[in-house]
Amino acid sequence: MATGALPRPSRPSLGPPNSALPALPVPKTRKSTSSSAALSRSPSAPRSGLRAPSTAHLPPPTPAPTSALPTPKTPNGKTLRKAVSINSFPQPPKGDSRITSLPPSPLSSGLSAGIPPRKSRTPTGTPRIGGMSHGTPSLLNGGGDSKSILSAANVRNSAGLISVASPTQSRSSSAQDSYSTSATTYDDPIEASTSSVSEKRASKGGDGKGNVLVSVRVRPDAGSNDNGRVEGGEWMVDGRKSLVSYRGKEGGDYVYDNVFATHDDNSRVYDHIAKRLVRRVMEGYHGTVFAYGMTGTGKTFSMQGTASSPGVIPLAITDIFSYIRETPAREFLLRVSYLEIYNERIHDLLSMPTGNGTGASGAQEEIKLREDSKRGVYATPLKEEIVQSPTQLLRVIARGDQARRTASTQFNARSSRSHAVVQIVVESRERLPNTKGGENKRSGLVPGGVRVSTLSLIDLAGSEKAAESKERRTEGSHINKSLLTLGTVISKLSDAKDKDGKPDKDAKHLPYRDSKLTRLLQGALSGNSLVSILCTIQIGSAGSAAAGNSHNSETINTLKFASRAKNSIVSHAKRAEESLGAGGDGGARVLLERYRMEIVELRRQLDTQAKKDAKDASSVEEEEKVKDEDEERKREKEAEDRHEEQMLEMQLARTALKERIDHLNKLILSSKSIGVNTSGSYSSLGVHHRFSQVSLAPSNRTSIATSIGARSHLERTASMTSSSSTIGRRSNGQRHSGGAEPISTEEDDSTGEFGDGVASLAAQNQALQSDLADKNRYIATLEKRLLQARRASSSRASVGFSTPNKGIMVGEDHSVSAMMREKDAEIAELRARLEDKDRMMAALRSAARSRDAAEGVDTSKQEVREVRSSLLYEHAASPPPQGALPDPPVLGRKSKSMSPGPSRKRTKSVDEMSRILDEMIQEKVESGHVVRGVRGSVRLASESHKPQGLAEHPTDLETLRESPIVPESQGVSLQA
Ligand SMILES: Nc1ncnc2c1ncn2[C@@H]1O[C@H](COP(=O)(O)OP(=O)(O)OP(=O)(O)O)[C@@H](O)[C@H]1O
Repeated sequence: MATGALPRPSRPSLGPPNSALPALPVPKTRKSTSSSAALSRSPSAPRSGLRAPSTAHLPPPTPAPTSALPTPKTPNGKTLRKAVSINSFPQPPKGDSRITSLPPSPLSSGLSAGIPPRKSRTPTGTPRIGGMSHGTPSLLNGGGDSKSILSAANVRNSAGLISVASPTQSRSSSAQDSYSTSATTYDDPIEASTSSVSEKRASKGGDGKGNVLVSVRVRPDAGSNDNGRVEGGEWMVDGRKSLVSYRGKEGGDYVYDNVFATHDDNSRVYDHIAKRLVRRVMEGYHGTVFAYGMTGTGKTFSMQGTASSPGVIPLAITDIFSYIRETPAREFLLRVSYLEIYNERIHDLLSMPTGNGTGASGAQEEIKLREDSKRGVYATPLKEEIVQSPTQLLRVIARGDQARRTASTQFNARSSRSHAVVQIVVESRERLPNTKGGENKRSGLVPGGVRVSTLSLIDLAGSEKAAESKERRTEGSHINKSLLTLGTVISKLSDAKDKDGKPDKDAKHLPYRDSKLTRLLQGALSGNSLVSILCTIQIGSAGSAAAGNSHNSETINTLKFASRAKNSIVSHAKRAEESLGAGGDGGARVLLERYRMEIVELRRQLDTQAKKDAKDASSVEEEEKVKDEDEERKREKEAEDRHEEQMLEMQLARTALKERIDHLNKLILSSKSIGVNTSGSYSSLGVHHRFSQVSLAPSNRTSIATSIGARSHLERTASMTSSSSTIGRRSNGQRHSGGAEPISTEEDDSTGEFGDGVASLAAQNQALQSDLADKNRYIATLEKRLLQARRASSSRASVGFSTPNKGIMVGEDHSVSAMMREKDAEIAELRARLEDKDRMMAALRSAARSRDAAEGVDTSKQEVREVRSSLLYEHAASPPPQGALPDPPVLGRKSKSMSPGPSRKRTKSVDEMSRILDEMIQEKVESGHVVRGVRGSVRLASESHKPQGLAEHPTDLETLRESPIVPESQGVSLQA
C-alpha cells in the first residue's frame, strides 16, 4: 500500500555520509526579544491577571460517563463532537500470533519510575470543548505493543530460532542519560489507565482503522503545578485529564488524546504520540507524525529535541533500530530523505550545502510532486541515503537540519521558515532460516516478499500573524496559506466521508492541491497512514493585552485545528503488502529485494567462480602433473630414442667402419699373405720384404704394412676376385676372401702381375683402377655417412644440452666424435696406403718394363706369364686350406719347382733389385720427395703434390729404369 502522502525519494545514495559528523540536533537559541519576553511569563508572575475559566464551559464537577457528556459548543456556537477517549482505541491486530500477554519487562519500571503513573484518564466529569472524537479507535492508541515484541521473541524462541536478548540501552546516543527506557518493552501508561480501554480494543479488528492521535503540548513557560495542572489566568491545562480549558472569551474545554503539561519532557511526549506509531511502521504500516502550532511554541523542540532531551525524531530512530535488533526473523533496509517546503517550493535538504539554506536552492534541480497509484504523492527527484545505524541516521538528519531555513522572528529567534519532512522508508522481509548451506538464498527462493512502509516526521513551520520584514512576511504568507489549506482540508474531510466514515476519495472538492504541504500529506490525511498530530501551544500572559489576545486567539485556533483533525482524519491504514520481485510497492525501488537478488546473484557467481577456481586449480594441478609426467616420459622416450638411434647409428657406423676396416685389413692381410706365400720365379715378396723392412718394421700390423709390391698385388688381386669391393658386395668378397684370399693372393703374388705379359698388366691395371675407384666411392660414401652422423650427433648434442640427459648426450657425442675422428684418420691413412700402393704398382710396372728392356728375353716373360697365370688360376679357383700360410721361402719354393738355376739367379737379382729400390726410396726420403709414415708407409712429401706425385713417381722410376747410368748389374737384377 502506498503512503501516498509523502514524498518519495528518487535515487538512493548508497554510501554513508562522507561529511564530517554534524552536531546532533541542538535546541534553537532563542534570544529574548521584546515580544518574546513579553510572551514569557515569569514563574513567579502573579496569576491574578488570568481570567477564571468560564463556568459555562467548565466540565461538571463530578465525573460522568462519556456518553453523558454534554455536547460542547465551539466558541462560535458550533457543536463539537466529543473527543474519543484514548482508551477506546483498538488493539493491534489479533491475527498477529506474536501478541501474547506477558509481564512487562523490569526495564520498563525505569521509565515508569520517571513518569508519573496515570491512574485514570477517564475524561468523565469534565465537559469537553474541543477535540471531541466520534470514538473511532486507532492502532496508535492500542496497548499491548509493549508485549508484542516480547511475545515475538518468545515465539521465535519457541520456533528454535535465534533468541536475541533485549539489551538495556539508551534511546538515543545523545540522550546523555536524560532519558532511558527499555528498547524491548515500554510501559504504556495509557494502556494501564482503564479497563474500558481493553474492552474497546478487544472489540476492534486488526487494521489501522481509527482516528488519528491528536496531542497538545503546552510550552513550559506557561507555568505548571505538581499535578500537571497548568493555570495561567484564563487557561487551565490538566495533563492527567488530557484537558485544556480556556475560560476566557470563546473559552471551553479541549480534550485530546494527550495533553502534555509544561513539565512533560520529550521522552514522555514521544512515548505517547509516536512510539506506538513507530512500532507500527516497523510492522508495515505507514505512519505520519507532525507538529503543528504557532511559531515559537515548541514544534521543533518536540520533534528534534536537544542533546539532553532528544525529541520525537531521534527517539524514533532509536526505536527503529531497537526493533530491528530485536526482530531477528526479519531483515531490514532503511533509507532516509529530508525535504522542506519553503515558499511553496520543495528543496532537498540532503542535497543542499549545510548552513542556512537561503539562496542555496539555485543549484538544485526543482523537485516536483508526482503521484502514482502505488506510491501515491511523492517528491522527485529526491536524494535518499541508506543508513545502517542510529548514529548514521541522526547525522543525516542533522545535516538536513543545518540546511533548513530558519530565521529570527518576532516570537522565535530561530524560527523554522519551512515545513520540514523527514521520511524514513523501512523495507523488511522475512529472514530465511539458516538452512544448511544456504540453498534457499542461493537459489533465490524466498518465503515472502518485501514489505515497504514509511515513517514521515514533519515539523511544520509556525503560523504567524504578523511580521516586520518583507521577507518574513512573504514566508509567513506562504506558511499561513499552506497551514490554512491544511486546516481547510481537514475541515472538509469530515464532510467528505462516505457512509462507513471513510474519506471520499473522489471528493474533488478537497483542496489538497492548493498547497504543497497538503498535496504531500494527501495520503496521510486521506487515511492511508497512521497519523499522530502534536499541536503545540503556549498559554499565558503575552505582555500587552493586544498581544495576549492575539496569542490566545492563535492558541485557540491551534486547539480547534487539533479538534478538527481528530474528528476528521480517519485512518484506515493497512499493513503494507509484501511485494515480490519487482512487483508491489515501489517495484524496482525496493532496494532490499534488489540487493537480495544482487546478493543471491553475486553469491551464485562467487560459488560458481569458487567451484571453477577449485576445479581449475585441481585440474590445472592435475594437468600440470600429467603434463609434467607426460613431458618427462616424452623426454625420456625421446632421449631413449635418440640414444638408441644414436647407438644404432654409431653401431652402424661402427659396423660399417669395422667391416670396411676388416675388409681393408683383409685385403691388406691378403696382400701380405700373398707376399709371404708367393712363390715362383717372379715375386714381389723380396721387394715387399725389403719395403717392409724399410717402412714397416715398427708396425705391429705387418700384414697391412707389407711391401709396396705386395700391396699392389693385394689391390690387384682384390679387384680381380671381388671386382668391386663395396659393402653391398661384401658377401661375395668375404666369401672369396674368408681364408682363401691369402692363398689366392699368394698365388696371385706368386704369379706376379707381369706374368701374363703386357696384356695382363693392362688388364690388371684396369682392374686395380676399377677397384681403386670402387674403394674411393666407398670411402666417399663412408665419409658422407660419417658427416651425416656427425651433424646429427652435433644437433642432438645441442638439443641434449637443454635436456636432463645432456650429459649422456654430450658424452655420447664426444665418444662418437672421437671415434669418427679416429676413423677419419684411419680412412685417411688407408687412402694414403692405397696411394702408396698405386705408386708402388707403378714403380713395379716401370721396373718390369725396365727389366724387360734389359733382358729382352722372351723366356722370362713366358715364365712370368706362367707364374701369373698360375697365380691367377689358383687365386680364382682353389684357395688353399686355412692355416697354410705362405712363408717367405715360398717364392723360392715356387722358383725351385720351375727352375732352380734361374730361380736362384732371379732371387738374387730380386734381392738386388729390392736393395736398389730401398736405396732409391731412401734417396727419395732423404731428398724429401718421399715421406715415410709412422707405420712404414711411404708417401709423397706433400699432400698437395699428391696428384703430381702419383704422376711423378712412375716417372722417377721410369727415369731409373731408363737411366743410362744404370749399371748392368742393376739391369740384370731388374730383369731378374
Ligand atoms: N517544552 C519546552 N520546554 C522547554 N523549552 C521549550 C519547549 N518548547 C519550546 N521551547 C523553547 O522555545 C523556543 C522555541 O521553540 P521552537 O523553536 O521549537 O518553536 P517552534 O514551534 O519550532 O517555532 P517556529 O515555528 O518558529 O520554528 C526554543 O528555544 C525552545 O527551546
